[in-house]
Amino acid sequence: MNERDGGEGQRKRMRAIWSKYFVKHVEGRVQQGILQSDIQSKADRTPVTVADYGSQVLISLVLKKELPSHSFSMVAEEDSEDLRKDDAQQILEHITSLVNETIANDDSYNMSLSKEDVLAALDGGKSEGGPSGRHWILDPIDGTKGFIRGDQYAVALGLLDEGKVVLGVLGCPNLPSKSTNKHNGSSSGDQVGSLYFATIGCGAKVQALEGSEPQKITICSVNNPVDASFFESLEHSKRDLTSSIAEKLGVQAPPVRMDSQAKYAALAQGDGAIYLRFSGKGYKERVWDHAAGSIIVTEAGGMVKDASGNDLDFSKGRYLDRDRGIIATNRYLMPMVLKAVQEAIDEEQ
Ligand SMILES: Nc1ncnc2c1ncn2[C@@H]1O[C@H](COP(=O)(O)O)[C@@H](OP(=O)(O)O)[C@H]1O
Ligand SMILES: [Mg+2]
Ligand SMILES: [Mg+2]
Ligand SMILES: [Mg+2]
Repeated sequence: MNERDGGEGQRKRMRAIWSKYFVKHVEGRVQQGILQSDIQSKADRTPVTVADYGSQVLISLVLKKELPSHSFSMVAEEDSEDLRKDDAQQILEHITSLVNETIANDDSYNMSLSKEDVLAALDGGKSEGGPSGRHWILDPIDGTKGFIRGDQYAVALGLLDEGKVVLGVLGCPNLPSKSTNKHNGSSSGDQVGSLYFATIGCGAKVQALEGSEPQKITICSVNNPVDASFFESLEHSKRDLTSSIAEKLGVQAPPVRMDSQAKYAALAQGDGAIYLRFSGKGYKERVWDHAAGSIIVTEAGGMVKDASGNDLDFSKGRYLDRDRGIIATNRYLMPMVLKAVQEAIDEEQ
């Protein structure tokens, strides 16, 4: 967003609305009270909950209300297909009432959505994205498995402009805004629940979800891998490969396993030095799993590359066109990590 979109005042207002929605709608009530009946299994056997759907509906609604002059194109994870089935009527009703309660609990908007409105709002996220024009990229709940477990998750929004990510927002309701990493010395006073955001060329910032002055964040400056720690996915990581990479680098600390793009946020604020993402062969990464996180890391002074050292390409549609693996770290460690990655991959074959 730039001055044409209303400037800092509007950005502040949107951050405030989203913070309230993330806290009240997603974190406060739904995560704590999640029931088995609030969870569905998708065709790829991954879970989706009433909170994933509700978050996608609310965010697309806020974007349309706040930026009415924009042509609206959104590449989002969820759609209405499973909710249109006969056996999904109860869950659809629950999503609709959650969305309406959230809107009613807040004085930003005066409206009420029908079940059809909810289905239509979800299908507004079916854009293919691509190299031209502007597209929002939304993961309404990233780390759904972590969300269900009561662990880390993130609400992730990016803006793609002519094939490049130019803006990113990560709402991380369970992440403290400063390090609680034992290796860096813990700070028990840290507030949990953080909103990270970055605009291209303007750096990355964090504020408390409950509201606070935004603070600039920077990636850590560790340049010796022996002093580095690394993040990996809790659910989707080839641990034999990441441990081989860490061993080659001489990393001493055990891996920090965390769900969702909260890993990118933690890395961007210096909680660790490296994020290694290697999933099973044949898995194609989705743009919404990396758009917001990657710009927050690069604007915090870090680098995000694929296993061959190329930048991630978000211009190819709903999937990332990339060589195997994603590596995020600072500019000192990146060459060493890439070398270790290549060696570990060669040995594996
Ligand atoms: N087999 C797999 N390998 C790699 N990533 C996968 C996967 N199955 C699902 N994912 C993606 O991993 C994301 C979670 O990231 P992480 O593994 O870092 O916690 C999921 O996002 P959602 O939870 O939004 O569906 C999903 O898109
Ligand atoms: Mg999912
Ligand atoms: Mg995701
Ligand atoms: Mg998701």
